[in-house]
Amino acid sequence: MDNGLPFLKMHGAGNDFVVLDARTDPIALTTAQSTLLADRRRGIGCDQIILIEPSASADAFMRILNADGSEAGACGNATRCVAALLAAETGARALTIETNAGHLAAIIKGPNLVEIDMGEPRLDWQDIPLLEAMDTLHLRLALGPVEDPAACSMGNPHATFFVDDFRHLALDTIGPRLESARIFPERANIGFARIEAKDRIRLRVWERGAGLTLACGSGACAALVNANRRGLADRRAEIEMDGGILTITWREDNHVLMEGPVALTCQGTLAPELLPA
Ligand SMILES: N[C@@H](CCC[C@H](N)C(=O)O)C(=O)O
Repeated sequence: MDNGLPFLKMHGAGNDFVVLDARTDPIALTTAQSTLLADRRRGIGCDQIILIEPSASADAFMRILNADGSEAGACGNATRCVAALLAAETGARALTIETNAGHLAAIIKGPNLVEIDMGEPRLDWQDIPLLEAMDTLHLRLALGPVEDPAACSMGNPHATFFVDDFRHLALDTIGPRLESARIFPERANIGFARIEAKDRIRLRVWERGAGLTLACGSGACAALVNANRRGLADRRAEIEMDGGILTITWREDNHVLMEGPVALTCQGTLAPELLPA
């Protein structure tokens, strides 16, 4: 087992990742390999698999694969984890991570505390994307007790429903149906947000390709942006999720900053059955 492929297990506020270093030797995972790695009984188990790849224009490129094997453009919690890893290698306090959604600046704010500039939210229906022209502040979408979400892209598609109460929400049932609603041609991450105060939002997220997670960094950014657009929140708020709290700031220059924790859980090598072919 000693010569197996090394992996790290990390999480950001409970959103957990298998992290593979593909900077020296490329790693190409099939959908079957990704889903096996992410399987919590037969594999290691995670919400996302993160491949750290070389970048010509940043400290590294980060590839994001959901537990179902689909590729995503953004993952806020994993970006903090990768920034912390890279910073630990060099001692840098500021670095840049390239993703499919662009270059993201990271600052190490303290032990296991990282801030990421998640870039500018995109608010046009084509950028989310939606199926057809629509006001992204009020989507024509309802299911059971939830209705009228707002949408934006944080490099990946998000819709946020504003709710009064979580107790009667069967997220396992409505989550997958909303994720794959016809209105979202590339599916979407679905947030359920309860406004506690102008600077505090309670959020649960059904993630595209991963299901209900303990936290979603890009979902927290989307919730703050959508809540502010609706006049429900200030431009800075604490977003409390099942696994922890992220502080989100939508700066006046339109950039969204996300600050939150990172943790290394364990490291090891993959058994041959889990190795890429
Ligand atoms: N957990 C992530 C988001 C991961 C990708 C998402 N499921 C998608 O498919 O867009 C986060 O912290 O942002």
